[in-house]
Amino acid sequence: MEKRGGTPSPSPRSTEKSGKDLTRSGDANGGASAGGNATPKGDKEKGVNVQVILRCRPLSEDETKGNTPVVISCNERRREVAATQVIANKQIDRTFAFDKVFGPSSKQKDLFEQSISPIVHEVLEGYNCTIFAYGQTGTGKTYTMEGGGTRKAKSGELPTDAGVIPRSVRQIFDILEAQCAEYSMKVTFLELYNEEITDLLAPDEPRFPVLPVPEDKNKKPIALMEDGKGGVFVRGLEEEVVYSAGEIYKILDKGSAKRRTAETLLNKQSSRSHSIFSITIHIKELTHESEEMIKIGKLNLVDLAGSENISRSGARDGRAREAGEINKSLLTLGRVINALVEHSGHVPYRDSKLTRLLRDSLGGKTKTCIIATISPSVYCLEETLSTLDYAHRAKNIRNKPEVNQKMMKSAVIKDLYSEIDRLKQEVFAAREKNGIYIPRERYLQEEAEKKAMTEKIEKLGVDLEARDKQLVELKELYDAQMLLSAELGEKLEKTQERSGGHQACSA
Ligand SMILES: Nc1ncnc2c1ncn2[C@@H]1O[C@H](COP(=O)(O)OP(=O)(O)OP(=O)(O)O)[C@@H](O)[C@H]1O
Repeated sequence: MEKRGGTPSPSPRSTEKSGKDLTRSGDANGGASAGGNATPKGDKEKGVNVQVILRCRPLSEDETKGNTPVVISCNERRREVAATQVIANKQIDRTFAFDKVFGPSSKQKDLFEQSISPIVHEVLEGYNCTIFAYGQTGTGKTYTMEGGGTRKAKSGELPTDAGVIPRSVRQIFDILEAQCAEYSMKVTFLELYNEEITDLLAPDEPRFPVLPVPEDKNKKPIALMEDGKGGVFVRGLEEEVVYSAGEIYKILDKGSAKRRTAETLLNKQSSRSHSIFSITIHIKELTHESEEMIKIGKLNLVDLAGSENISRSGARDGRAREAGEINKSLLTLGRVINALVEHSGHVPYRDSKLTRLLRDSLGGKTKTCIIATISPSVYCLEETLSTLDYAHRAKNIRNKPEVNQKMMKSAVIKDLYSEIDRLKQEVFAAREKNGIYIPRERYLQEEAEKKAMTEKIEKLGVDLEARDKQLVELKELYDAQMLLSAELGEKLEKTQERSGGHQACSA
């Protein structure tokens, strides 16, 4: 939703510097790496920066009719965005540089081909890649990720306004088909709303005509679990095996419709939900010794909720807590970015489910691209400056992308056989009723207890981390005090010696 009326009060950041302020720090990739974090070999150890793309949408019809003043100018060639503010009758321009800048007249096709297509290639090389859209509500995150209108391909062609997701899907299939590759693909689609994860691909619960179930009640929250290897997994998340781009579009439509239904029901709050659509691809490869290996790549496509809460409160001031209540995830994302950029020892990934889910994409082994979206309108200037600051800071995050380890086909088959065995046993137990059975009520109660326990353990983990940090600080303080006291001791000794000498002399 656009914020309207009145000239916005100047943002505190905008008064920090006046005149032309070219913010270009931390461009460690040497500026544009439109190739999605191209990794020079020697840089592998140092890591690569998160790629940040800036997109400014055009004025809407209403804004144009209402002669809304434009305060943003984009220089795509120089990869710069300038925001103009008038403070005390003085014009102040703030200029920000990004890896790529797409102005109001940019086309979906151009954004994809110049910035996203190279990332898709890296997924097919066996990397995990994440693309996420961040920005104020109504600035074009969904338009950029999904596209306007229908995303359905007509006569094999994508509509001109198809966004990053359908274009990526199409490109993945085009490449695999051109290579005559043997592959398998599965997708997951989840929504994160108010710290609860729901599966957008879960089959609907059967409804009874006498007892209609409200739409959102159909969405059962699912648990986020630690995988014991420093990662997380969403327990019971539906994985759909797909064989064509068309199938993925259908799944996307189905999932997005569920998301939208919730939005209709929950109205304003729903714009604060995040969605993650993931595609995992297994590709068969032959080694020189003709051994069959499986290469695995994963693409995460994230549509974040509107960022207006975080920008209004700022991650550090007193209102942060209040905004945290509303949207813990976005607030923590801001803190994680700050901690990574400032290299603070403790990165608060565990403080929200979004950052736990995106942990590997922020400072991990994944290649990450953030698309920051802004509006050109004067009425959004405050939020726009906040997005520009936020996105610019994120440019300094370094990830250490690693190609996923290839698996021998025989090992994959062995894994699949043991999975089939396990499922067979479950089916057999269910059919023969010789497994362990507990009443549904008790099962639900135990699940709830388990969830509470997991959360308690997680909280204890966080407390422990904080205590460890405190301990380190105390130890440092203790060491410093010891050093000081040793120095003072030495000084005292010398003084005593000197005064002893004097006494001897005077005696
Ligand atoms: N680059 C663009 N070109 C043309 N129209 C755009 C562009 N970006 C956004 N729009 C239009 O602006 C409106 C708002 O965009 P969109 O719904 O994608 O915003 P959003 O950031 O996803 O908002 P929310 O946070 O509420 O989900 C839509 O009507 C969309 O079609």
